[in-house]
Formats: sequence, C-alpha cells, structure tokens
Amino acid sequence: MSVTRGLEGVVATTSSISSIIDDTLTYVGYDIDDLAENASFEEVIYLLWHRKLPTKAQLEELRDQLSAEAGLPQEVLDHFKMYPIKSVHPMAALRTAVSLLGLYDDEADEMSQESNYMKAVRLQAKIPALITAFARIRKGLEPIAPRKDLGFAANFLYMLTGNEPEPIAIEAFNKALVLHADHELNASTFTARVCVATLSDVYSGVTAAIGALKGPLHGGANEAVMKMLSEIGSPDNVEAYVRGKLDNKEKIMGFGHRVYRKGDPRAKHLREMSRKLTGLTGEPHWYDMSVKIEEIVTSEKNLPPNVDFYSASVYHSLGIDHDLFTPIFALSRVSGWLAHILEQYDNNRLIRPRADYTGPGMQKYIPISAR
Ligand SMILES: CC(=O)SCCNC(=O)CCNC(=O)[C@H](O)C(C)(C)COP(=O)(O)OP(=O)(O)OC[C@H]1O[C@@H](n2cnc3c(N)ncnc32)[C@H](O)[C@@H]1OP(=O)(O)O
Ligand SMILES: O=C([O-])CC(=O)C(=O)O
Repeated sequence: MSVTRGLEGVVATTSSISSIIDDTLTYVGYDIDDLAENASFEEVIYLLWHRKLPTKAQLEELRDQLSAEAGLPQEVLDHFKMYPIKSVHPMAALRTAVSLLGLYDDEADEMSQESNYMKAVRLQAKIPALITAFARIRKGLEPIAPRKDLGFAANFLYMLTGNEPEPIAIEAFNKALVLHADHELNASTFTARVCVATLSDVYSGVTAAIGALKGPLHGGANEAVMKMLSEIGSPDNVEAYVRGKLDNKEKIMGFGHRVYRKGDPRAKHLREMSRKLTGLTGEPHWYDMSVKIEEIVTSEKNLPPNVDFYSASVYHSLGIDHDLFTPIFALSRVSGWLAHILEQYDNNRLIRPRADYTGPGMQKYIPISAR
C-alpha cells in the first residue's frame, strides 16, 4: 500500500460548493474577491445551500427563518453556568453546547431533506446566540436577543456588546464572515462529511467539525496569531522574534497552506481591513507588526500569509476577546459545513479509507502470569 501523508493532493469527493483552482477560490463559481466586495453573509449562506444567489424574496425568507430560530433553550443557557466558566475555552464551550442543542431538537434524528435543511437553519441561527451568550455569561452579563432590524453581521456584534455597531465595523465583520464561509475539503469540513457519511445526524457532524477547527494548525491559528503579536509587542521586536522562531524550526502561525502555493486570496482583503481598522482605533502597531512579519516569513521561507493571519488584528480592532476568534471562524464556516453535510446526505457513501499496518506481525497471546 502506498500512503499519502495527511492525504495531501488526494481527491476524496466531488462537490459543487466551492473550488480552489490555481490559487483562485470560488463559491459556486463566484470569485471570492467579487463576493467579499459585494455580498452579504446571508446571501452567501443561501448561495452555499442552494447553489444560486437568492432573489430579494428568497433572501428575506432566509433572514426571517434565521431570526425566528435564533432563540436558545433555557437548558442550554443554564448549562453554561455549570461550566468552569472562567477557564473553559469558548471553542470547547461551543463544541459542547452544539452537541447539547441536539438533545433539545425533536427532529435531531429525522433524516428527510426538509428536516435536515431546517436543522441547518437552526444551527446557523443559534451558533451566534451561543457564542455571544457564553461570552456575556462568563463576564456576569445577561445574554442579549438578536434584533429583527439588524443583519447577521451587525446582530452578532450587537449581541456581543449590547451596542449597535458602527457601519465600518459591520462592513468589516460581514466581509470576514463571507471570506471564511467555505473552503473546499479543509480538515473541519472533511470531518463533518466523514461523520455524517455514517448517516449520523447534523448536530453530530457540526460538533465533530468544531472539534477539528479548534486546533492551531487549522482555525485555532487566528487566536495563536494574536498571542504572537501580543508577545512581540512592537514592530522593533519583530525581526529578533521571527528569526528566533525560524532558527528553532518553529512555525509562524498564520503562514503556509496545504493547497495555496502563491498565496491565499482571502488574506489581501483582511490585510486591507487590518490597515484601515488599526488606523481608526489608533493602534497601527498591530498592522505594522503584521506587515513586518509577513516580509520576513515570505522572504525567508517563501510562505505567504493565510486567512488566519490578518483576521487576528481585524477582530482585535473590533474589540473582540482573543479567545472568541476561532468561535467566530466557526460561526461563518458552519454555513459551509452545513452545505457539505446536506450534499453528503444527497449522494452518500460511507467514507472509510485504509491504513498501512506498521505494527508487529502475528503474535501468540501470553497469559498475564507469564508476562
Ligand atoms: C484556515 C486554515 O486552516 S489556514 C492554516 C492555519 N494554520 C496555520 O497558520 C498554522 C501554521 N501553518 C502550518 O502549520 C502549515 O503551513 C499548514 C498546517 C497550514 C499546512 O501545512 P502542510 O501542508 O502540512 O505543510 P507542513 O506542515 O508539512 O510544512 C512543510 C514545510 O514548510 C514549513 N512550514 C509550513 N508552515 C510553516 C509556518 N507557518 N512557519 C514556518 N514554517 C512552516 C514546515 O516546517 C515544513 O518545513 P520542512 O519541510 O523544512 O520540514
Ligand atoms: O483549506 C484548508 O486547508 C484550510 C483553510 O484555509 C480553511 O479551512 O479556510
């Protein structure tokens, strides 16, 4: 048997949701640059789930459904209060809470297309409520219900802080959500598909995907980037810090990618947002440090930044706690996970590769008294 480590380059499914060809990312054939500049996140959700952009009426219907499904069972809110709330990571809380949500959905195991679609709507609507409720409860604050007059991006920031966000914050956050929504067969999406290919339920698929996204080689890198920027502290310290890490053969978080070679097309949008927002908050050093890191890593290792690198300083500039960065990635990416889960159910086959066994040959059982 020949083994492809990390399944690099292995084509494991067909999909009509998103594609990466020659470093160009498209959702259903729409270039990510076009969508980032023009689309609302709700339009992108519709696009990923229906493979077409919505009409005004279809978009309104989706917005109404999301708004109607945003409430959380009281049991889930009470559960947060049982967690070691000061120390638990919000990604672990989200993973557990999504699994718990499944217990309060009477249709969790119902497998019809309509029922699975409505579970997708429910999860997309409730995940922002879960993240913001957790973020508030751990600070001793009450959760805030979403407002009907605000869009998805604005509502998240509103539910987090209780304040109506500035237009520039809404624009930046919407763009970040659009950019993170789907990404072909990345690790968390593959995890979701493997899980539901056993004909397990939607909640199990999303719970598994959150677990995969949490790791620092995947979605967890955005929080790790902010930790690195905070440790560096000032542009003057970048050179010594980065060269020290590279000399020690340590990875610089937010750089490199399994698929992109020339660069991640999402990074330039986040870079520009980082420049703008850090200027507006009077903290340009976050951007200046990031640019200096990029210069060194690109010239020394020929590794361009990925989507996680500049998203860190963008979210920081929006006043978001650093450990919420990866849950925010999940809040966007769940739209893609759900599209892939529905696609997997529509044309399912169990996903079960093989392993090349490297352990000992046949052995005879030795009784414990003789070992
Ligand atoms: C949304 C996302 O998931 S985007 C990715 C987010 N993750 C990160 O930013 C974490 C940092 N980056 C990485 O760990 C990697 O680039 C990955 C995991 C994203 C992709 O990695 P892979 O395709 O598996 O490449 P792999 O880890 O095997 O690295 C190949 C070589 O490049 C080096 N390399 C890769 N990324 C980095 C990095 N960020 N910093 C320094 N060196 C790196 C490796 O050390 C390795 O060098 P070697 O051949 O001399 O041993
Ligand atoms: O595709 C990948 O391997 C990781 C990534 O960039 C993403 O999930 O957005």
